[in-house]
Amino acid sequence: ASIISGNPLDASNRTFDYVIVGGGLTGLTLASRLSENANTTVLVIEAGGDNRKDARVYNVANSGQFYGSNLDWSWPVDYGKTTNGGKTLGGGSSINGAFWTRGAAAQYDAWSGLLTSDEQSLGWNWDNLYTYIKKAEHYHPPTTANQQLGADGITSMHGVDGPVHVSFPQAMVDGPQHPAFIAAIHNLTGITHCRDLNGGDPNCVAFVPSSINPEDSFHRSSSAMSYLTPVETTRPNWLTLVNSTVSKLVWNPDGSGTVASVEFLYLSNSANVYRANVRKEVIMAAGSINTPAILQRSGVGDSAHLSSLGISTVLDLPTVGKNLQEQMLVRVMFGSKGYQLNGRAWDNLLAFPNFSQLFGANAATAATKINSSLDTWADSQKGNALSKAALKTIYQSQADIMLKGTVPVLEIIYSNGFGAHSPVFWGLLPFSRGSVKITTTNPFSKPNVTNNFFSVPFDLEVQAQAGRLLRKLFKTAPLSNLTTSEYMPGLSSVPDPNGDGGSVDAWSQWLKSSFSSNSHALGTCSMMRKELGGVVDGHLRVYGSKNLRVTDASIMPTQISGHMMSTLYGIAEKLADMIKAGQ
Ligand SMILES: Cc1cc2nc3c(=O)[nH]c(=O)nc-3n(C[C@H](O)[C@H](O)[C@H](O)COP(=O)(O)OP(=O)(O)OC[C@H]3O[C@@H](n4cnc5c(N)ncnc54)[C@H](O)[C@@H]3O)c2cc1C
Repeated sequence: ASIISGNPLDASNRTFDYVIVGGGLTGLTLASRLSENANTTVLVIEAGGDNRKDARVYNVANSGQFYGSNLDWSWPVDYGKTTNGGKTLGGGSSINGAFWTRGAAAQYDAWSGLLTSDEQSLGWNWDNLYTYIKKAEHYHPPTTANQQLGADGITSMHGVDGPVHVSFPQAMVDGPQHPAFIAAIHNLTGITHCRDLNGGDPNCVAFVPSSINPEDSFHRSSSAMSYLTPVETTRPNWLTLVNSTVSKLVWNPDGSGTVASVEFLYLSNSANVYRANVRKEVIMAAGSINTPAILQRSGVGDSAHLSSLGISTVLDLPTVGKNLQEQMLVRVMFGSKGYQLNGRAWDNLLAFPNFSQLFGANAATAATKINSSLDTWADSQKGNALSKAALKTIYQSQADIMLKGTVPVLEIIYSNGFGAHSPVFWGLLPFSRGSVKITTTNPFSKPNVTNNFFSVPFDLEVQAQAGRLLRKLFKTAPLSNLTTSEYMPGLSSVPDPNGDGGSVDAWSQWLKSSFSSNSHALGTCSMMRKELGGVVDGHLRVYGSKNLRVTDASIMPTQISGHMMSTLYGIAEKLADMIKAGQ
């Protein structure tokens, strides 16, 4: 029998050792590892359905089709934008762009520095987390055909016997544009072309693999396909309930900070309320937007906010939902000439310039600006942090990373979409901080999500600088030989009278109306010491609770210079080992 059920009565009034809220990327990873012990019972409650074989999910090339559909949470955010998220088994891993990268080693090491000195030995650093990232991964090196089209890889940078398949597409896009992009960005910024950027130093330009499975006709390897499907009929101790929305956690009335049961509703029917009981622990895995919302509905958050909604405070943690960090995605377009597009897949060519490569001759001035502005920025963003002082400490750690090493501050994805050169890019490390706040106790109403895009104006300056860089890039040989004119933004929108790429002001004006939310939200239940505004400790346990942890992207205290998926698999793998070891 399958361990996936659409019947709420299968879980109602039953008791499980572990109840995991959300069957997305981290939730299914953790459930799969915990249920390896046949004596441990695990319940996963997932709001979305089981769409593993839906073509919008299964075929990565179709992934754009999920936008705005029943598979998309589609949270409205500030500036009239939308943050997307997978509402389906596998969560984001079932609908995302499948780019497989990780951040820079220094960024993970900095997470340890945000914990108490006692917790620094818990291994929230690159060396330790990298072993868990690799544990999740089943890497397939590029084929000869992939290599002929520019793909490369260093197998020792990857895991080779984990559940998540990682490989290059079977039919990569062909043509001279890729080598021309690599050569031109090197000529312009000095960034090097590396064989593989998955080893902790992503400051280069390279082809990156995808979470697709060559043993399954190159279909998507989501957390559902990799951690659940293979054991679906052999783990009677693991129940995954789909189409069921967790409304709140129910606390043991003894005041000990112990969750007794998890309350959920079936489909969109709020008439019947079900409860599943918890023997050991509840682990939140509903993602960066919904985990803080569920915690707030459960009395965990800022007591003033909770009492305004008539919710009694169980754990007064004012930063639940704060510290939200989201990036701005922007596309530019340039006409192409001199090549025919061949191949059926997508471009996997990424560049990760560092601070001096982005700012060029202006780097020293920009660095001075950062160092002299942290105090002002912390003051302006303190409403979305514990305090100005706490945020300034976090900013200092972020600024050190940006300015002292070679950590990338920008991501560019080369693309051939729309019959043109159509790269997208985003500043990786925003200083702006946003928040997630429920506005009602109704579990079906979406929380108020405010990213506060470019409320620290420097975030917009980074984007503007990137726009200027891209404009110059397509005028740099050899890419210039394959480029006609600029379609977007175009010189009428962003003039370039001096031939230096245009002014930061002109770019900023255009960017404000042209960006999208990058759907890389994190930080809303950050893993930090409590004095910095942490919501969970180094064991990912919610401060003040006995048996409540968080494993999803909300615990990441800062952005990383890479896509989030492989890091999140590593986080869930690490937590599984901590729980199994009784930590
Ligand atoms: C459009 C898009 C493109 C992306 N592209 C990439 C990429 O190319 N590479 C990469 O590495 N990363 C990418 N990401 C990021 C990555 O997919 C996410 O960061 C990751 O999935 C987050 O994992 P998570 O476990 O925190 O949450 P999720 O994977 O989002 O899982 C949360 C789960 O909880 C469920 N849930 C939420 N609320 C409730 C509730 N009340 N009751 C029950 N269940 C609930 C959700 O339905 C979902 O299944 C992308 C993300 C998006 C949205």
